[in-house]
Amino acid sequence: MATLQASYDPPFEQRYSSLFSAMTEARRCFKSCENKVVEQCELPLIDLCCLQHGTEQEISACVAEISKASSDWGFFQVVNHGINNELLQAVRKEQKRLFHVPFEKKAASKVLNESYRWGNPTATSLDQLSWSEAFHVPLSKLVEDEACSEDEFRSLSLPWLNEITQLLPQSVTPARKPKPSHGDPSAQNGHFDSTDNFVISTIKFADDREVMQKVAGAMSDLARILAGVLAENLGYPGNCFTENCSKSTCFLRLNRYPPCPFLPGTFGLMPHTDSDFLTILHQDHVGGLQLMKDSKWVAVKPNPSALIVNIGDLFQAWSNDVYKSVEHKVMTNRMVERYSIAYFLCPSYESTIGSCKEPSHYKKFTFKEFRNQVQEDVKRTGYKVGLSRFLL
Ligand SMILES: O=C(O)CCC(=O)C(=O)O
Ligand SMILES: [Fe+2]
Repeated sequence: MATLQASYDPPFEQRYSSLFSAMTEARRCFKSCENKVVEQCELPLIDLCCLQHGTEQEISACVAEISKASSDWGFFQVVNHGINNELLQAVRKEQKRLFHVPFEKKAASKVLNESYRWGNPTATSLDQLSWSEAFHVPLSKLVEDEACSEDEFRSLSLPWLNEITQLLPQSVTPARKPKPSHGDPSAQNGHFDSTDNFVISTIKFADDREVMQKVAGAMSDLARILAGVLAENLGYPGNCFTENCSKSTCFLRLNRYPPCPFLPGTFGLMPHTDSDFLTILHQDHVGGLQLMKDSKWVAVKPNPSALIVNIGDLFQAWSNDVYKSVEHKVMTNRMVERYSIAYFLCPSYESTIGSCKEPSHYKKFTFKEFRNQVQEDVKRTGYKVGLSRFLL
């Protein structure tokens, strides 16, 4: 359990004191009550074992469950997903170690400023504040070096990947490109010290990186398999868009939600939809994730043996609204810190997203256009508008 000391790192109260003092007592009560009335739900729970070992009939039933949950909820949980529990625990341990580096050190590192975030520097009200810190690590930063060779990365794939790809088109299996050497300029966010630790400024990242590489490799494979299943369900080859997914845009985000003892109802992560194809999430036992279901916020009951999967904006656009990118948020806890790890499956910036069916509900757009539009809206209004910007 976190001590109250942890709530002062990062220094949210200091940095956002004007937002907290502008909060009226009435709004404070409203926020706190609103948070109390949220119902808990069990997300659809899907056993992926059937995809691997099932009969043809069982595989079809599993595909139908995945597709139905993606349409009705935009969220589901998977068990028997093939990602080793020890690996997930190991990455959690390294994640905690990384976040427990003192704030000054995390924030002062020029290089880490690119991957380390906290709060929301442009928030003009408490509704725009996310009481959390995160490392946002592009896949390319984890795999583009000699520490993870071609063969090593391949061996990180889910053990059953080969079997399932017999059921899906071959190209669902992610293509692994040869890694550039240490001298590659794309490794500019760090360097190797004399003991071959990858150093990001003054923070050693070697242990973290090894388990993160593994978890990112496994989550990437799982994301591609699920995206393949969902594409095939709509009559398209399983690799029809994942072949454009790129190491430089896919990323792993490590989230820490410090306790927030003095204002119940504060967002750990403000309401949003994910700007990707699909997200794989591993959360701890604390809880706090809520999502919109039938126009109401519902709280997701944590299930330690399951991974959460959610549909992102790009999949909704590609599927012409068959699959739903659903708004979600994280609420802080008064006493306890919370951790999660999310993997985001994204295409290259140049990829065009068009609907798989006519008449299309959306204009065609590139991922770059989508990202730029989101950033522009957030900068101008404080909020993401998202897909509705591209409606025809
Ligand atoms: O931490 C969580 O449960 C959700 C994280 C999330 O929604 C995100 O990183 O986009
Ligand atoms: Fe999200």
